[in-house]
Amino acid sequence: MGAGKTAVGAELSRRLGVAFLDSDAQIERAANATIAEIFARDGEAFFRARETEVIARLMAAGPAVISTGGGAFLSEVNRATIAASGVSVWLKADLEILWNRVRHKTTRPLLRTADPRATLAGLLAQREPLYGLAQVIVEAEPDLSIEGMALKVIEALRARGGVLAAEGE
Ligand SMILES: Nc1ncnc2c1ncn2[C@@H]1O[C@H](COP(=O)(O)OP(=O)(O)O)[C@@H](O)[C@H]1O
Ligand SMILES: O=C(O)C1=C[C@@H](OP(=O)(O)O)[C@@H](O)[C@H](O)C1
Ligand SMILES: [Mg+2]
Repeated sequence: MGAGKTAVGAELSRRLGVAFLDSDAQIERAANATIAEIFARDGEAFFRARETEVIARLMAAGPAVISTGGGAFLSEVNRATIAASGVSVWLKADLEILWNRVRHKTTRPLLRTADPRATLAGLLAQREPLYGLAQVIVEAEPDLSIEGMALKVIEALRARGGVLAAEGE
């Protein structure tokens, strides 16, 4: 949460000239409710089930940059779906960066706790080993803009070969 998946993903899709799809936005649209409302009304398990369905649908949709929510990659099913037809990218950011980006927002239900910074720290520690299974890792930097991050992702994908090879640049 706060790594920039949605913002950098949108910028990346513009630069690559492919569609941008955000799993949270798709879930919200289908439910006609916000993520916070879905968590409150239907619970996290319901949200995770929708997330898995949406990711499967988006991964089958053709060339695109797809941003997921921060919990999606914890699911082995989702990781397998993503690996089957895509390249996974972890936007790796430290707690300081993440916290500064999410601290003033109320849109993330998992951080509506008495001590959201500690909650975020706990989630990060728990999740990092699984995020490390991503095929490409791109590190955020405190003063690196959204555009700068998108360029860093492109560089990392190019260095790896494959997905951008057909781009002709
Ligand atoms: N590299 C960056 N530099 C400055 N602000 C950023 C950067 N990446 C993301 N942000 C901002 O941080 C907030 C969280 O980003 P977001 O894309 O929603 O993260 P995620 O989807 O990973 O939770 C947004 O307000 C976004 O505009
Ligand atoms: O980390 C998580 O479990 C979540 C991250 C959120 O997305 P972002 O990572 O885009 O904030 C959203 O899917 C939901 O609030 C749960
Ligand atoms: Mg997001």
